[in-house]
Amino acid sequence: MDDDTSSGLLGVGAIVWVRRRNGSWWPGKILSPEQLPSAPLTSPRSGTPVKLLGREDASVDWYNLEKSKRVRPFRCGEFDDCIERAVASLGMPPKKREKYARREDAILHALELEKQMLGDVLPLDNGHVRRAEATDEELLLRSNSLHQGAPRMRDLQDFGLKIVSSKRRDSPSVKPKMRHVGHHSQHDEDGDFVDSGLTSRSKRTRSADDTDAGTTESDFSVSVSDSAETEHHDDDDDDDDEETTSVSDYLGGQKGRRDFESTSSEDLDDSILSEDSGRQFHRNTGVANGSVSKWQLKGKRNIRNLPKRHVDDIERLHANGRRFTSRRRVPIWRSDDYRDYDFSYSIDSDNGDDDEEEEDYGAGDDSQDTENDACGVDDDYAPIPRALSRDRNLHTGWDHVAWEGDYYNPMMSAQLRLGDKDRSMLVEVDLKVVARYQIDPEKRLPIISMTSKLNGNSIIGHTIQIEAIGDGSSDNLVSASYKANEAIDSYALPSGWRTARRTANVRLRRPTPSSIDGDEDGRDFPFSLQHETSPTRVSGGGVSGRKGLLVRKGAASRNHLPQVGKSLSGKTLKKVGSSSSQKIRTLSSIALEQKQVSRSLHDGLDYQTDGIIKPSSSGPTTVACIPVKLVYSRLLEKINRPPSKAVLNSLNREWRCHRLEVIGAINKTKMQADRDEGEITSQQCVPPSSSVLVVIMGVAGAGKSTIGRMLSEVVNGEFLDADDFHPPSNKEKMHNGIPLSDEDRLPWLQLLRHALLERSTSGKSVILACSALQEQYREILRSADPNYQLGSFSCRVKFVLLDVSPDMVAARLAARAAQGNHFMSPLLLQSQLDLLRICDAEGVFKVNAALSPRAIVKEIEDWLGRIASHD
Ligand SMILES: Nc1ncnc2c1ncn2[C@@H]1O[C@H](COP(=O)(O)OP(=O)(O)O)[C@@H](O)[C@H]1O
Ligand SMILES: O=C(O)[C@H](O)[C@@H](O)[C@H](O)[C@H](O)COP(=O)(O)O
Repeated sequence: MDDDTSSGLLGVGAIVWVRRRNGSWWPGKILSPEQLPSAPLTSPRSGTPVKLLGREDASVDWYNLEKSKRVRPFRCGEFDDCIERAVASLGMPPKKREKYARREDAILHALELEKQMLGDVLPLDNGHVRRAEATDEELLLRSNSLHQGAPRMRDLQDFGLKIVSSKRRDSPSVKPKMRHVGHHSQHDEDGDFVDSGLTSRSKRTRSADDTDAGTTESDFSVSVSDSAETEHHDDDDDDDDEETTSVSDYLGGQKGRRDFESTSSEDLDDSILSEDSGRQFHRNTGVANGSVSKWQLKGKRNIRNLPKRHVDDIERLHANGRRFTSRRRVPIWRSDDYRDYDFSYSIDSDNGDDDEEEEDYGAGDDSQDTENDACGVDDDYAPIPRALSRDRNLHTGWDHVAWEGDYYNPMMSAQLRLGDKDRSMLVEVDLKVVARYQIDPEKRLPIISMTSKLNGNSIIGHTIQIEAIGDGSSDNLVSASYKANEAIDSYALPSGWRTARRTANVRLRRPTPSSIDGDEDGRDFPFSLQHETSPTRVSGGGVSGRKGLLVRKGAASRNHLPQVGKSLSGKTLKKVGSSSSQKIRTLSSIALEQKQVSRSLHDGLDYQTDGIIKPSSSGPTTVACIPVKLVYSRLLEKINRPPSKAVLNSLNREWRCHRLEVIGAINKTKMQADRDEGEITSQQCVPPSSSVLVVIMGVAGAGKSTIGRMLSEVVNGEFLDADDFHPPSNKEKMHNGIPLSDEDRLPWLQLLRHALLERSTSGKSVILACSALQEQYREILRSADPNYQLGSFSCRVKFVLLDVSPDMVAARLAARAAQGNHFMSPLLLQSQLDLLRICDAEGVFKVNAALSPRAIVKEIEDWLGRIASHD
């Protein structure tokens, strides 16, 4: 066994290199069993768990540290080149960097963890470190204190592990050339969690010895090259003690996810290829013209996995001295610059003259290995699109990923770049809405709590912008074809090494193989861009809400060989078939779909749009992709609450449409009214110039009735209180704290409009107290002026806003409610405040409603005088 191991340098918390079953080496961190989730394992694990780095939700493999030749200290000299290269890659141009980003990120992650450890350890001359003089407990405390504020590793906490701190902290940047800084064994150096069961190295290895890890399987293939890479793989493979098992579902997931991942490692195993000394192996069996990879011929485990190997995963296949490289990764999610990205398959001459990087990583030009196989980036998972961004501008790379502090915000509306197009995407989420009232009597306001099933987070409490998108405005659906309840907790995982990471930090689970039609499908990415040259087998298990965008992967890609020179237009966005057993209801069911499909047909991507996934009457619905605005509007409708201001702001487009509808309605009713009025002509209804038509507007409790009444006396006009025009049903609704809907308001507003119109002929001034919170409501009232041109705001009907602070109005409403002489529930204040919107162009006169009634009336009077003189 390695000296480093026996000397205790490979204890809990140590950063190590581990060799995966495919022969690749990958940075990892030794965990204690206590740091693992407590969910029951479906198969016994033994040895020491090592969490692979590079992703917070990366897999955990198990190694027998005592015997293993597969575990090396991170700083053991053998991997210096790799480390240097990773550090150097920070300065590389994005495209170059991207190539091997996965493992480099893992290395950089390791470096960051290592750096964090430096505060607790003393360097030794030999390049390793020893712990400072301190007990484990002291070290732990120190570590805790050092890492106060470190991003929480949510997944661990979710599994009941203690979390050091929930406070966020910026990850330190990686310093290049940080060499020969060894490891200490006891720290939870990344601050993820407290190692409540810190044990000495000897304890750990003892337990490793006590058990046999022979039933485990390795997860992924990482083509890595180091000196160690030359180690004979077969030997290791025969060492059952060193077989590894993926429990990524534990660390990356939520409680109760075990079932889902029970076959994960099998799949993962299937999806990998060994790499001996950087040589490439055929990844696939299905269309490889009978070629059988070396991997397949090795030992029972490989044979065992043969039937599960992908047929469509032809990443590299050697045929007649040619290597076909299928760039199967999902370029739209990964490329830093999609304009430059080569989506094509390529046929590269494979004369063994791989360039250095190919040798090093064993991945050749196909970065898929390094990207997808590495460190938990398995075929099970698809990365989250890095193009997810906060706004609709072009964004490329991680800089623009929607981070909320250390948290990735999956709800950010997204756009990604494909070709020269800005393309938005939808992220599939499940939303729950709960309407409730806060207990606080002062603020008994209705709130909506939306919970994302992606990560279980409540949207309230997170500053999540929700950008409404128009129907059909999303070109790509980022859908996890995983069970909805297999939430991708990693969406919200903190970034432990943000300074370094360049690759997606999350991965989407693919469906459990048992739940899909054809096990090979289950090993694919949920989506990938592939050629589609032959009809795709229709999934028997799923239904896509967007068949034009999402096509079942599997037979589609295995039935045809890679082609040369295909451009993006030859690709089809695919999705692993639907596996969800949970029916996700599509709210729109989806009129949107057709638009989407047709748009896809014309957007230059040539998405395959027909016949790929057909709804199955028997199969479960698996894709629910609904514009957030639609979700909101439906849900708000359900609970009879108008959207919040924030939502409204984000729904401008929708409201503009709505306004047009309302205006349409106004026009209709206006014409009707004109007909009804008969004798009332525009000439007739022009009142004497001294008369005014004034609407005192504002939220409930602003003082409209009080001021309106007083003003009407001052101007010798008639006072109308809009409250008196409500039908009983409206009053009852409001009394019960339920805001009116526009359907409720429209006839009420029409009635008011008619009342104004009627009285405008009398030559008498009319003062109307009416909330009139929205422009479209006011437009209805303005249309009482027969000469009014909608949208011109040049009208005889004038508006005065009683501008009042929420606190003040809340107090007034409370006082009014205490008197018990008003139907309006104070609970509606928030919705009133949310609704109130005034456009400057409207020329609404705003008065400070905190003034005394008399002062307010005076101000209004003066203003009326001013505008009268202008007129
Ligand atoms: N300028 C003001 N200063 C102090 N109290 C006011 C003022 N305006 C109105 N109020 C009081 O606030 C409460 C709400 O006024 P009200 O006229 O009924 O508002 P609204 O008609 O806008 O709902 C009433 O109790 C009223 O006496
Ligand atoms: O005096 C008030 O408290 C308000 O004027 C209230 O009674 C009004 O009738 C509603 O606010 C109308 O509904 P909307 O304001 O929701 O349109």
